[in-house]
Amino acid sequence: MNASEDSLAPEVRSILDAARGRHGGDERVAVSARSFPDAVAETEAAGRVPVVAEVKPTSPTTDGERTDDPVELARQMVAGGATALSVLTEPDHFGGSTENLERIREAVDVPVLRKDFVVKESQLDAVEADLVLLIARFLEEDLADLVAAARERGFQPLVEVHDRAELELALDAGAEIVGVNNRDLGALEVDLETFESVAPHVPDDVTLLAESGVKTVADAKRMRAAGADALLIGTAIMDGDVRTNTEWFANATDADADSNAETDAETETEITE
Ligand SMILES: O=C(O)c1ccccc1NCC(=O)[C@H](O)[C@H](O)COP(=O)(O)O
Repeated sequence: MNASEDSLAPEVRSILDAARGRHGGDERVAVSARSFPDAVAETEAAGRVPVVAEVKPTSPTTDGERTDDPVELARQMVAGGATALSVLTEPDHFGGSTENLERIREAVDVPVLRKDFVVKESQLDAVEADLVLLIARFLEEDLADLVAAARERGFQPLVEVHDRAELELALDAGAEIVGVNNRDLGALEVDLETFESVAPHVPDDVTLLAESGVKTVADAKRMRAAGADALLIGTAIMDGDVRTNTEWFANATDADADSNAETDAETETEITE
């Protein structure tokens, strides 16, 4: 265990230990990926907010588990205007599976992110996806090799960072899509200021996501004002009617706040139908 792992929350250490024991696929995958930057640009051109809606049955910080058919949830998210989907494939702590991802990717036509804790190259071969998450904090010196290995298979790597040092690691590794995670994997606390402090240092040609902790339309607008090209939202979409919740966030434009006085009140309300 390195010094950075020493400070991880026990839940995250357990996630990482499980990931290290997990096998990869038997055969190398070759993906023909749906372009995430193109999907983001199309959503922007349509005057909506690019939302990556997450199919997240449960998590270490969520009470209970959502057991509805993940394919139906995914279809509802797309109907609500999701630009892309994030699908948890981690089975032990998030209730995900590679089968869920396969079924969802067949059922929708938007880009699909595989959300998991990939720690070795063979794990990239577990299932096809359009994007794959690589977490800088867990990979450190292996990050550049995994970014390259992901691209060789056709994936678009999304490199997740939490501070400026990790951002430098990501950029040095050649990341073109970066997510700033507002959730601190040490304390499991969420602070939107994390994104605000890192975003100004991200080059313009990088597609930048704000991840975690977006609970309200006001939070969504705050992350957009700080420079987020897209918002990755799990809990606040999974809590209730996923189609309506996705619509709220996809329509969280500045224009709607300026033109509709009622919206200001709604922005203060957490989405917990
Ligand atoms: O969500 C958790 O409880 C969690 C705990 C430990 C490590 C990772 C965790 N989440 C992974 C994620 O990246 C989030 O699911 C994703 O960013 C969406 O976050 P949110 O909108 O806050 O559900």
